[in-house]
Amino acid sequence: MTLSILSAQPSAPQLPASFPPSPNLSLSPLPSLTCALQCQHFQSCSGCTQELNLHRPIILDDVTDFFNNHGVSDFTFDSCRLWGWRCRAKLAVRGSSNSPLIGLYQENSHNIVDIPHCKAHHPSINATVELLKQGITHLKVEPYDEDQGTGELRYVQMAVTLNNTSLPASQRYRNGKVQVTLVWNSRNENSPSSEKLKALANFLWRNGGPRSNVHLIHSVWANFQTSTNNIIFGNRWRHLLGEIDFWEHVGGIDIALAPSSFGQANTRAFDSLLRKLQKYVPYGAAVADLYAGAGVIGLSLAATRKCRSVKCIEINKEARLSFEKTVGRLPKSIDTTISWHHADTSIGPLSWLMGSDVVVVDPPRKGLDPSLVDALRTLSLAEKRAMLTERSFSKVKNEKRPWILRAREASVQIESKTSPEEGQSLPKTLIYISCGWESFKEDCKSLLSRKEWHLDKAHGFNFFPGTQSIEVLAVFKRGPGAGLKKKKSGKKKKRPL
Ligand SMILES: C[S@@+](CC[C@H](N)C(=O)[O-])C[C@H]1O[C@@H](n2cnc3c(N)ncnc32)[C@H](O)[C@@H]1O
Repeated sequence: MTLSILSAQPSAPQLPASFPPSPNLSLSPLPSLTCALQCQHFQSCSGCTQELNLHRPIILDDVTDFFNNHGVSDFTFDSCRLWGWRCRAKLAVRGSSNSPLIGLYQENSHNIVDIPHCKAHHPSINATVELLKQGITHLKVEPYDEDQGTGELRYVQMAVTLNNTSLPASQRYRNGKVQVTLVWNSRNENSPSSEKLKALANFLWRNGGPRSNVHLIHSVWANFQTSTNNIIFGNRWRHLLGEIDFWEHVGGIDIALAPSSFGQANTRAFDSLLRKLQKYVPYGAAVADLYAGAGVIGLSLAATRKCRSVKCIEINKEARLSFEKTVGRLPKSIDTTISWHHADTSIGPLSWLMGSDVVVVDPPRKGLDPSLVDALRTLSLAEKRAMLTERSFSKVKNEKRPWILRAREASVQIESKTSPEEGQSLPKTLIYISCGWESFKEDCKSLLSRKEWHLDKAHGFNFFPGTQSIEVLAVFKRGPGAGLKKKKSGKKKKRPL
């Protein structure tokens, strides 16, 4: 059978949301082509590397074996939505104004592959890319030329919100609206080419905004970037048109996401992960959310697990505003002490763990910072030291360490009305969310090596169908774990005579 036979199918079939229940992941003998990508850009575009069996990423065998070998025999995998899952995309704009290219780099090159029919993108992203190309040509906008450093439009970020509560839930996905960020090759909005930027934004709004025939666009933003390195965004962001606030609904709460703060690409899969994660957090727990972005995980836990306290640590200061807006929409009944700190988790990590029962880490692909791994591996030592000196944990009030003081100054704090002040405990549960499988394995081995932690549960989520990545949710508990505790000698006790 060839792929062309499949392309005769009217639409790609959907799988049940979660299968199989593991451990050997072989219960569902679906024909592999049923779950084929069927994308005309496959092979020329670097975005996807797996064409068949999208429901079962190749990496899954390794993941299942790894968890089996580390005592988790009930690993589960949620195959999630297989096509149109990407609700957030950053695309390069190259070529010429008459023939713009909007897409990803070819593997190991700086050539851009145009991907107008990408099967991973939410359909509203592809439609907006098409509209943007028309605008570029119509207004003679010059795409960026990397070699010369010339041109006007460098990149575009598109984020889709599925959160239109005026529609029935079944229609929300299809009616997703796009927050467009145009990355403009100038220092700020006062540069000579800014008139063209405004004209392009107006073009998008006129033809894709709420008064157009097809309402696609939620809002238009500009980011200004002139550097010659590969960093996509500059530091200057400007809202141009449409609603300033971009809301999504995940993990039981409304979340605000500014274009400058981190957002998960696969909204629906992220929602499934959050709902699973919530089950591992006891009601009333004190939670530290490290690598928190706009605090989505922590705030979702505050709302659904009635946490005593939630402390979010994030290095990107731009995420603060989104955090504050999300807090503003939390149900008024929530009685949690909530804080967000603009800080680097790798500096003095123990201070962020202190006072929490559960720590959630969601690092970038490269994994945890070594200093945090060290702090987590040696928590018992820290506890013993604190008991001996009775000093280090009481530093909280008389804090002198400059990085902590700086982070406190840049923090947002909402006090609970009834919860007691931060305690001195250290976490007994560690929940690790990973998008980088190789780095996760390394971190996991380090965490287990001193028997300070053992692996309790693990789940996989198909966050990136068609690629070699999956998202992992792993739950660690303090102590060596039942399977690894000292074995009894095997000698039978003598019965009393
Ligand atoms: C994978 S994202 C997760 C964000 C958030 N948990 C979410 O789901 O929306 C990783 C986040 O870690 C932040 N980050 C990276 N290095 C950090 C560090 N050393 N300290 C604190 N945050 C860091 C990034 O800015 C980014 O927001």
